[in-house]
Amino acid sequence: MKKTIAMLPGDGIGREVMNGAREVLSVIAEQYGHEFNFTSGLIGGSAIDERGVPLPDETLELCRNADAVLLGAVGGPKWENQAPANRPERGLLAIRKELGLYANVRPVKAFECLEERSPFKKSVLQGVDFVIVRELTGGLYFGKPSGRSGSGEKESAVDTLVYTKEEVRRIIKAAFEMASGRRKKVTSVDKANVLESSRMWRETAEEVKKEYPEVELEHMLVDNAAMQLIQNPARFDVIVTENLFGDILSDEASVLTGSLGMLPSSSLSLNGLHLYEPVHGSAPDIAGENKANPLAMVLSAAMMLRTSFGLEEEASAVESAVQHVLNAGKRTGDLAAADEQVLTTEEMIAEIKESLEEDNAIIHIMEAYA
Ligand SMILES: NC(=O)C1=CN([C@@H]2O[C@H](COP(=O)(O)OP(=O)(O)OC[C@H]3O[C@@H](n4cnc5c(N)ncnc54)[C@H](O)[C@@H]3O)[C@@H](O)[C@H]2O)C=CC1
Ligand SMILES: CC(C)CC(=O)C(=O)O
Ligand SMILES: [Mg+2]
Repeated sequence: MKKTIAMLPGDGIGREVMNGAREVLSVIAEQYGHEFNFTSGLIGGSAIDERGVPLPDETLELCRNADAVLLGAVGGPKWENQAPANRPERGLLAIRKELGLYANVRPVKAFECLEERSPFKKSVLQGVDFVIVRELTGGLYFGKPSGRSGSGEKESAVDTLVYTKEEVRRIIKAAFEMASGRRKKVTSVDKANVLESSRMWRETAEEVKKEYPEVELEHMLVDNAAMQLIQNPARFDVIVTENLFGDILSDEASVLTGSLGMLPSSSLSLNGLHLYEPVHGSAPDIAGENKANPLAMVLSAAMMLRTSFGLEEEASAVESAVQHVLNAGKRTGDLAAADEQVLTTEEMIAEIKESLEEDNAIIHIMEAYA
């Protein structure tokens, strides 16, 4: 299979973990006889430095000419004082909007071998396997008006949470579709006791539910959801929610897996061009130190292989390699216990590649004797 993959490393650890994903994908291409053409574009702070804007037109063009997009992370203290319209994060919001990436799918699965690394009891982590479907191109991150006016104590600032019914319906439909292929339960998270937009969200969820009689729908207020996520996380199957709520709840949920460095995601459009990105940010506190956990990025690349290219076997091979390496006790600093050896980002990637190569050798031996 011949595919073009646009890589947007971004800033901070985004660059380090992207290098790792590229190496892993190169091994997959070689083993399975695919041709992956990697193109590279600027986004975020590095784009501001080189082109003066967080999302240059040429980056968008590069993405539109690709079969899928991989993104690292954007942002960092260097660009904290940029004008709001020219912050690195604006580049990320803009690419989501421009490519129509309305559904951000964030799977949360607790690896048994990492249970010790989570602050939760084993009993709480048992059976944790849910997906957060976060609306990604509307809500509080995009509503207008947004800005500041006035001065002194009279200065005011405004952000707007606005949705059209159409935007709400398509994300809720995406959640029901996902739940249909899973445990058939959607938890729609809102703040309908206070927000008008949430009341419309809730009504729309009820309307969509009628098309999916086999799927259970429950509504949960976001403050309760934040609590239930850590009290009884195994109760969830598919959570669907507004942009900001989903952003916050998914970082919270990452703690169940042991580290924010473990959570991958796919950002899906309706036109078939999807983007894959780890849930974490650019982690300025460890950037440039070869310390970042690259697994969220590697698992995002696996999601790309499955969702964009239909390469189930290849995606599973990457996921099995991650599982194998973790089972063997290999850990970057975010996952290692005090007495465990700490691997660098590059060493972790080398372990994943080695595991893929070993697996491949075993498959060849089995084929030879079949
Ligand atoms: N998708 C994106 O590009 C995102 C960008 N950001 C940006 O990133 C910058 C830093 O934001 P923070 O609030 O610090 O969030 P962050 O997600 O970058 O880091 C939070 C904490 O988790 C740790 N961490 C994150 N990913 C890790 C990994 N792969 N391996 C090991 N440890 C990891 C960091 O070291 C830090 O202690 C900000 O400029 C923010 O706007 C934040 C979230 C998402
Ligand atoms: C950096 C923000 C724009 C978004 C964020 O935190 C995220 O998408 O997880
Ligand atoms: Mg976030």
